[in-house]
Amino acid sequence: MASFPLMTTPEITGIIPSSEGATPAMAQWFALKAQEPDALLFFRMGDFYELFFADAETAAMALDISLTTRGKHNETPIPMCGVPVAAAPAYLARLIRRGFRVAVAEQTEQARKPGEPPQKGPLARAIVRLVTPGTLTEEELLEAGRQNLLLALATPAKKTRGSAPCGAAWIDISTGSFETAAFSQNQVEELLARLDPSEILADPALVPDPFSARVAPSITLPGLETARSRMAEAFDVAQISILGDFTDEEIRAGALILDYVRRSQAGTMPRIARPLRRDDSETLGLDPATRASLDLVQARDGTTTHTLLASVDRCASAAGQRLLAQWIAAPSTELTLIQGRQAAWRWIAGQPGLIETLTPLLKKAPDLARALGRLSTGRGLPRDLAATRDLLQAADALVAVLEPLCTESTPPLIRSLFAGLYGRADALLDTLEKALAESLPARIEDGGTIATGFDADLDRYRGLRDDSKRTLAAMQQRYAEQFNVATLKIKHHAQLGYIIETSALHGAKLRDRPELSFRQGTANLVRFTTDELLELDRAILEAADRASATERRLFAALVAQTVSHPALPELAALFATADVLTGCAKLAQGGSWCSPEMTQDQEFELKSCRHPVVEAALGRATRFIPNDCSLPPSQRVMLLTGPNMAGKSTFLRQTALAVILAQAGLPVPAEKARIGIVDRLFSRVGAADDLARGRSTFMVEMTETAAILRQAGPRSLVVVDEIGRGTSTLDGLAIAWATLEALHSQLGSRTIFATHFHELCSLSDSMPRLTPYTMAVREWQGDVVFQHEVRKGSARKSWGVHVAQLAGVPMPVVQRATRLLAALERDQGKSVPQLPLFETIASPPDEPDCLREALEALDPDSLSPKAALEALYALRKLALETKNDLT
Ligand SMILES: Nc1ncnc2c1ncn2[C@@H]1O[C@H](COP(=O)(O)OP(=O)(O)OP(=O)(O)O)[C@@H](O)[C@H]1O
Repeated sequence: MASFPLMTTPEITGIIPSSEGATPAMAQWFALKAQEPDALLFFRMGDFYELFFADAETAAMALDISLTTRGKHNETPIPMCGVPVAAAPAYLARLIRRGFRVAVAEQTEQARKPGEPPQKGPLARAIVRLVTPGTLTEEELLEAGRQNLLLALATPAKKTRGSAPCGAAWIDISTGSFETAAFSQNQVEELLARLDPSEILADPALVPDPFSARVAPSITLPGLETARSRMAEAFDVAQISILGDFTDEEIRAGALILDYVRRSQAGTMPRIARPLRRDDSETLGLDPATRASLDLVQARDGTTTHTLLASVDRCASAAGQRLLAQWIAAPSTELTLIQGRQAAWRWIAGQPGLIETLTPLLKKAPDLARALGRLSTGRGLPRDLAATRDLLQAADALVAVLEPLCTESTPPLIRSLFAGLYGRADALLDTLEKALAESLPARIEDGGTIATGFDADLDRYRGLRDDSKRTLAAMQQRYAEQFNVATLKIKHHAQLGYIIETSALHGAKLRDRPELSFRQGTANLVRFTTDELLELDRAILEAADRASATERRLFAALVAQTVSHPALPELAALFATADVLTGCAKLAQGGSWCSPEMTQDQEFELKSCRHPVVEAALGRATRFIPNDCSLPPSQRVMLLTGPNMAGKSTFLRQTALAVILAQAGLPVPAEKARIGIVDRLFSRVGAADDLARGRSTFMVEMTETAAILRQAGPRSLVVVDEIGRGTSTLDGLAIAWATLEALHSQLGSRTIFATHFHELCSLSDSMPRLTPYTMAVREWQGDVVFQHEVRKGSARKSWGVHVAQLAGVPMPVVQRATRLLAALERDQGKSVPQLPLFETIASPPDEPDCLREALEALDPDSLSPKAALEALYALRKLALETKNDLT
């Protein structure tokens, strides 16, 4: 599911009156609504889900459908709206995306058949499902390439001093993965930013602002003892400690998730993998501000096109994309894990023709994890069993490709892929191949899922049913001849079953025939039956009923066999891994992406590194200029100056992105790289305010600077842009200076510090590990050409006025600023320059006219060489801007 817009949790607005005086049908509605008061109740009525009272008013508004009334409650019309059952998934998706929860109430009792005693009161209904953002399994409601997490947070029952220990548990119910972590309360935002859950079960006071709209209402954390027994019971172990060393808070958060999932699936517990404990010390630390500044899997505006993920994604399947997103969101600090991934994709890239063989195979492989998710929640379709069969066949094909290539020297990850895929579910594959028909219906109710020859009983009932149909056709022909009515037909009628139908004209002639019993007549038609037809009708119905019941029974058995097969979740995961690794090999194939050398020391060397997202955005027309970045322990602080627009932010970000890619085990867009593992990465690039939390741009900047200074260490990488920009020049310079000193002399982090305070460059005399760098520019006739190249040295000026001109600031203001700047520089900012005021700001003259006048005023005979050049330059500019050929 796409991330939800940041808004307050939507409320069901309107009035729900007391249930007193309700009709029996409405009393049923009130009873069900009381079970899930925070959800919109989809109340099944025939082919529609209907909503009443406040639910109807809220849903009609949210879905933009018409609001009407149905019946009265205590003399007042009942507001009502409805959606057709067939179109419900689309409406559900819209409501869920807007943050609503929906309780679906179905009829749990069959309507009486004709001839049966009449129904007493309304048909029984029950809530069969609570649809919430974090508990989706339906294909239509999920985004194929993105995980959909439900996350629970727990803190100790008793208040503790300082930052409380927290436990988190999260689950992707669509694939059954279940993980937990222990951390301290002040890391909640970091964890939420990393996992980006669709729904959160927690005390709202624990959840910081950007995520508060995702908190589910009315949540109660279970007590520790209850939580322990629920977890143990769910995973079928005597004690939960058998599965891992979980903290009390992790256990309570885990049990809360299980309770909520059970509630949302109306008591049926889907297949959930055993909980896996995540140790945060094995993950590269990325705080929320760093993630926000780097557009890793989602850009700041919520889109996904210009992100790191999109720029490196060469996956062939949605399952691969989900795994790649997880690798990027949580890069590792474990050298062996990183090197294991690198070795695996390098091996694939090095086998001639392997990428080309694997890609179509991976592309065709179905999304088994999601199919299993649906099957285990009872929403499986025939095609989900087919997906299982197809993936098992694809696993055999993958094994056949890898087998001849795997040797002792093959990287362990590839060998574990091979071993994990080899013959793991042969018996199930055999069963599914025999059981499933060649062409499958959309739903099991439609019949035809099970192949002929799989089950003798099913074949017999189908034979009876189909034979009877042939018998019917022969009977129709015989009756047409016997009664001498060529147009006589035997048809199926919803209430009457099989009947003989003739026109009213012929019917009148047949009325007295003793073999025929009259059933129904209209102005145009007459319907009869015979004893023989009644008998056949019963036999057909019975055979069809039996065939359908047998098929459902067989389907359920196949589903149970599939869901309980222990190897399938792992097979799904291995396919996703194979896909990501093959994608990496593809990326590295062209030679412009490298496999970085990873070390345990504090080296840092990038050769000809690029920003993958900016490079992709520039397209083929403009070449991206690669840059080196060297931060060895002896020179680990880079002080970067240079004009605006010269490429400083791009350079800072590309360095941070290279670390993320490298530690995710992925290729890096550089010629060569050597990176000593980074434990925490801090990136502060691009101004941001946080008006929602009442913090100004400067306040945000200082809070983030404080976070860096408190958390960064010698193994961290810090890339910061323009610290101290949002206050007075002298305050800003002082803050930047002190921060730089702390990073250089106390914390010892590898640092790139970009600034417009050129004064800081002189600090290289007193800070031995600091080297000034600058963005190269070429000056020509007072103009500047950005070369996007990082060089040793320091900038002389910032060219801010020039960039203002490029941005379209009116010419008189630019000219005025140029003169003020010159005066300020002369005076070193000691006093306000006394220049005559420029009066034409209100109606700035058209620039080409300005230039033209200036040119006309020139006397060509008395031009000095410099003035002649200036005139030429002005001419060129004029020609460009008026698109005239003035030569
Ligand atoms: N290495 C590069 N090669 C080619 N184009 C680049 C490169 N770096 C940056 N650019 C181009 O220059 C534009 C400006 O870059 P960037 O935002 O990094 O500049 P900046 O120096 O940080 O500017 P400011 O100080 O105003 O924020 C980018 O959007 C991109 O189009």
